[in-house]
Amino acid sequence: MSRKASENVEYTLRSLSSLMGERRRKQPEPDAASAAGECSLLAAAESSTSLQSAGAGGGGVGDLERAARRQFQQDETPAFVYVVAVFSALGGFLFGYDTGVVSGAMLLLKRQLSLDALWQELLVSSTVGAAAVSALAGGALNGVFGRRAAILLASALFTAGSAVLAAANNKETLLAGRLVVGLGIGIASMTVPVYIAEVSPPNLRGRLVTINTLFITGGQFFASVVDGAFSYLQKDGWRYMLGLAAVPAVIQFFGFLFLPESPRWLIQKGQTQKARRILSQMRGNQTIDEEYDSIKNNIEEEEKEVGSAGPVICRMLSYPPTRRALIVGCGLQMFQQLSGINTIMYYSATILQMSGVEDDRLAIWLASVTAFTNFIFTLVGVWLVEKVGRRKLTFGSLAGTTVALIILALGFVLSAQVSPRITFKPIAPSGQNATCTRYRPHIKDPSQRRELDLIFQCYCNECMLDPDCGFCYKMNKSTVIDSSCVPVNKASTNEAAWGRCENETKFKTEDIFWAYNFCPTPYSWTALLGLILYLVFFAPGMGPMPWTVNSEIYPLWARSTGNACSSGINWIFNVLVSLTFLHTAEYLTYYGAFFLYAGFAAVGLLFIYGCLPETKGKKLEEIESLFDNRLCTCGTSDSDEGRYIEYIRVKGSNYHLSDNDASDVE
Ligand SMILES: O[C@H]1[C@H](O)[C@@H](O)[C@H](O)[C@@H](O)[C@H]1O
Repeated sequence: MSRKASENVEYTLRSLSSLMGERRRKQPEPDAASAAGECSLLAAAESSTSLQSAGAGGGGVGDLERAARRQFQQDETPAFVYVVAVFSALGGFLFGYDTGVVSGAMLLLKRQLSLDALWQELLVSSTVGAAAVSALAGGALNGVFGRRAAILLASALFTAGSAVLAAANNKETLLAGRLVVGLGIGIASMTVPVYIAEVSPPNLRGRLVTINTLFITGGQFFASVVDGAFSYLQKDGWRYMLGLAAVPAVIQFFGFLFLPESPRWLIQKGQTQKARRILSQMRGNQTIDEEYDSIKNNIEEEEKEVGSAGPVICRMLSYPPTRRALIVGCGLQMFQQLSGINTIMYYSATILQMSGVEDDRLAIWLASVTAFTNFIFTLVGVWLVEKVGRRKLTFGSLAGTTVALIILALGFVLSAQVSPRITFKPIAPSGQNATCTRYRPHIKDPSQRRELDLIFQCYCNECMLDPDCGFCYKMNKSTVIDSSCVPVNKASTNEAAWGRCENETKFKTEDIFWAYNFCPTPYSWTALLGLILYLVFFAPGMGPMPWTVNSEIYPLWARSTGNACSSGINWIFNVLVSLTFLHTAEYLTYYGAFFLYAGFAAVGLLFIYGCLPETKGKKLEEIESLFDNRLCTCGTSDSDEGRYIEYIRVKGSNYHLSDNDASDVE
């Protein structure tokens, strides 16, 4: 249906000349393209005769084309579009900030309010759980009240939640605040990409939507710096950490009182005059007739073809193109989370400690280096998305992520192999917990080993995986000696509950070392290398592309629901993966956990190779036709990517460039 709409498009001469310039570098292959049934045939038009003759007398074809292209691009992107995108992306910033800040706040909160493990888990995961619910419900909200209302609601929730958190005096109020913030995150996460995609011109859409993810990772980075800075303020530091989010939330709320509704949503609701006005505001001095007609035709045809009876999700599932789009969108979001990003983000301090960083505070600051890497490399994604396209970027990113996960896992394998032995079992003082000492010395006599060692382990890495225990040892040059596994001091993980390692201040004088959460190993650098490599590869592609692609692949009638479902899947898998990390590591060991994520990522690679079509540069109304064919045939039709052939109707008459001037078609 979108095919018909785009065939009827009228291009102005100015946009035509620009397209001519743009297509110069591409190699069209008309036969193969039509054989593959490619629907959007873009201009293969090359320097036309008229342009050549016009250029001959002046500065040449190149100059004329360049000027035309510059003019076209200037026309196409009025500053207003950027303002709208940045204000919307504040929602992404808050999403990143509120999910990131809690780890640092929790270090202070658990002491001040004496929170046990259950309450800590509740305060962290309640937000993500609430986000999952509100992302799913956000579809209906968006469809009925519009994108602007949804964004306003999200910023109001962010403001209210942050105020409650900053003023909280008990854990129940904290839980309420975290739930409210979570509701805001879920709505923002599904609405903002849709809104930005709908107001952007096609040539900038990928970049502008990706800016939202840049703001997410920027929010996470900013949160880690705030965590570091306020961690020195032992009393009430958490109030500032959690309350600061109110500032961008208020800015966004007031900004959006003055920003417009999405013109596409308005057209769908029949408010056509208003939609035209906003569209021309967004497109500067460009004519909007073509875009307006195309949106309108599209809506009408969609209604004819799919009907408007029944819940949207049922219509989406029974109409093959939207069903396929939904599988691709949800699959992308699922593989984003299954490749372990939030294990890396939420546990980076722990992972760094395991790689040998002993100091708590240093680990917090190093975690902000990790968040910074994520942020900077998302910027690379913003730059690459319109150059290499979504498909190649996502595939390349996930391939690199898989390799990084394998390196990370191998680092832990190496560390486990050289993991120091536990050489003696200390006797617990009476009344003290002695569970850790079941990790006891290796028993040489095989007959005894059969009885005892089958149940008890005897290496540092086993002791390290138990969250209640730490490793106490001495060093003889580079060899670990006199080592034991003892319970950790619950009040400060920097020392043991009893025994030689119970007093942090004596460590230096008595030449004793205490390792909580890590084992002394010469391979600790591999974990750090794997972590950085992971983010370098993940951040430009797998981080932003699931959001970007989801904002573009559904037709208007299914866009809110499609994004609600895929964002919901993102949050559900976020909770599943991040909440189970420590247990997965306990059962499978750390390298087992990272090999598992690498396995998921490898399956994700096959999925992307087979199923993700290229949407770069296409109008939102054209994208649906990419899902006309059977799912997972994209890999085979991928070679169509560089083909640009266009049947152009100029002022009402069909004009096929290659008919008139075949020599000009490259
Ligand atoms: O795209 C974002 C981004 O990659 C974040 O760093 C991550 O925490 C989110 O879960 C993800 O959805």
